[in-house]
Amino acid sequence: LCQTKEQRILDFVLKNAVRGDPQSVIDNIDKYCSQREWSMNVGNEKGIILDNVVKESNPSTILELGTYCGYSAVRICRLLKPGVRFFTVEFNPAYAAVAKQIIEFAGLIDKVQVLEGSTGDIIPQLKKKYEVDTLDFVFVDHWKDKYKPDTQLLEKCNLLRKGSVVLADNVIVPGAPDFLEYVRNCGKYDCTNFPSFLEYMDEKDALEKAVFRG
Ligand SMILES: Cn1cnc(CNC(=O)c2cc(-c3ccc(F)cc3)cc(O)c2O)c1
Ligand SMILES: [Mg+2]
Repeated sequence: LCQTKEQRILDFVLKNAVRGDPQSVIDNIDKYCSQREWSMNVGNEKGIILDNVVKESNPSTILELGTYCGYSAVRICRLLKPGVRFFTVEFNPAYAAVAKQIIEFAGLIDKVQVLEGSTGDIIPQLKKKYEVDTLDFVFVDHWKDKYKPDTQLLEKCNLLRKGSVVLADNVIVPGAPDFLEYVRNCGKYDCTNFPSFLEYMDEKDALEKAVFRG
């Protein structure tokens, strides 16, 4: 019955993880995707770097671009204090449906709003429709050619403040060269590169942290 890889991942989590235990959800997605079918979750090596950047930022309002199956949403929200707000944008309805179930199973759905649609439409709605003032933390993990335009859109919509952290996945593989060039040279960000590895593979990848200067 599980026709898509994403449904098979969900099924494996529902069968093998512990309801209400985010770490077991993360561990089981990693187990399935390293042993059975590769998939584009940020994974555990880059995930540990993500954990550390989230912990040091201690954010209250977080935006994620690219939910996929909800792995990084669970990974980030398991570290957050009660009362924080996490918005995650997913264009693909099938991915969004799986992600909602995985986030729910992890017991984190109260913190998370899965917004279905395109980032270009949703980002301009965050202030008025979703009552966001500014974003403390943005995890960028969607289509790689959207990283730069969507970062510029966040600026244009006044969603970034001094110290807002923009953390981008895959800046080596598949790569986001125009985004890297922009954040490193436009003068508005303090950038740090975190070398790591592509999820479930031995290939080199990296995260880029860009802190908005305000
Ligand atoms: C269809 N789609 C919906 N959302 C997205 C955005 N994500 C990616 O494209 C993405 C791709 C890869 C990747 C793919 C093939 C390969 F050979 C090496 C790396 C890894 C990631 O971590 C990603 O986030 C794509
Ligand atoms: Mg990624």
